[in-house]
Amino acid sequence: MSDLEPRAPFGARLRRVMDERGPLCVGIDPHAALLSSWGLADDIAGLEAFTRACVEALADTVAVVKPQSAFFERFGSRGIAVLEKAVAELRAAGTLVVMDAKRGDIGSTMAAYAQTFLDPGSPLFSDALTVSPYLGYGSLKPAVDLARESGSGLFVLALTSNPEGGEVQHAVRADGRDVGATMLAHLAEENAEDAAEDAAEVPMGSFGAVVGATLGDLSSYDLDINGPLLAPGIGAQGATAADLPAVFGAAVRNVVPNVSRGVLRAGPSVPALREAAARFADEVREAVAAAA
Ligand SMILES: O=c1ccn([C@@H]2O[C@H](COP(=O)(O)O)[C@@H](O)[C@H]2O)c(=O)[nH]1
Repeated sequence: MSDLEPRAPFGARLRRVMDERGPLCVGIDPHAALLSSWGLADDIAGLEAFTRACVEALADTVAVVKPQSAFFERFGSRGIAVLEKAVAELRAAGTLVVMDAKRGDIGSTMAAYAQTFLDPGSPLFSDALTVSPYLGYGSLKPAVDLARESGSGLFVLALTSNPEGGEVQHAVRADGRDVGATMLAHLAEENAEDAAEDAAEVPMGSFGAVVGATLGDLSSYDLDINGPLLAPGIGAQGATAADLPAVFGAAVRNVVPNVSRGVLRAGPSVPALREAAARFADEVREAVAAAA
């Protein structure tokens, strides 16, 4: 691993930027259908133009940007190069980048995924990474360790926004807890460990959960993990900003709501993208303030 520069932990940096810019996260998801509706070809030039417009519109506007790695990977190495450039430009503008790559594997391979996204020397170094705990939460340990070392964060899939997720996430374990609740409990432990070391430095932990905004009342879950809750599902998947207080209750203060297609459909005009992001950001701010 490369030399690590000391920097504030992800959770602290996220809390600050959420307070300054509001908590909205906008996704960069270059779907073929979006490229087409923007008048772009579904090729590397189209991907480049799409990504450039998104970076220009979002870099100094929203708190967090979440590139969806799959839409870049489908173009091979040239698509990855577009993603690398976008990540570097967004981070240089002070926007936090959550790489949505949903990695998960046995520990030894997980260590390589962690190096790809959480090592400051990597071209894809991001502020945080989405990870899948389907091989067992313990298999994520190399990513947890490197995130701590490099001041990065993780978002672990706990209760996803899609209707199929319940088959796995609501499965009940021998101790009576379901899988989603178990992931939330693991994350609460990680954040408590960091807070015990330095409470002043850690206003919010760096180990977050993915919890869909589409899921309705989640009061049966303990969402108080002292970490961020990345909440996809607003816009194209049917949830709205106004739903957030009812879904997340008191934990709404730590929610980072994500909108991808809901904003991207406003393109290709950069001002129109900015306006769409600002509209969602206002709606989210109002909903969170009303719940306080
Ligand atoms: O539970 C999850 C986890 C991740 N996602 C991702 O978020 C965006 C949502 O895009 P929209 O266009 O706003 O629907 C996308 O990248 C998903 O892969 C999710 O939707 N649900």
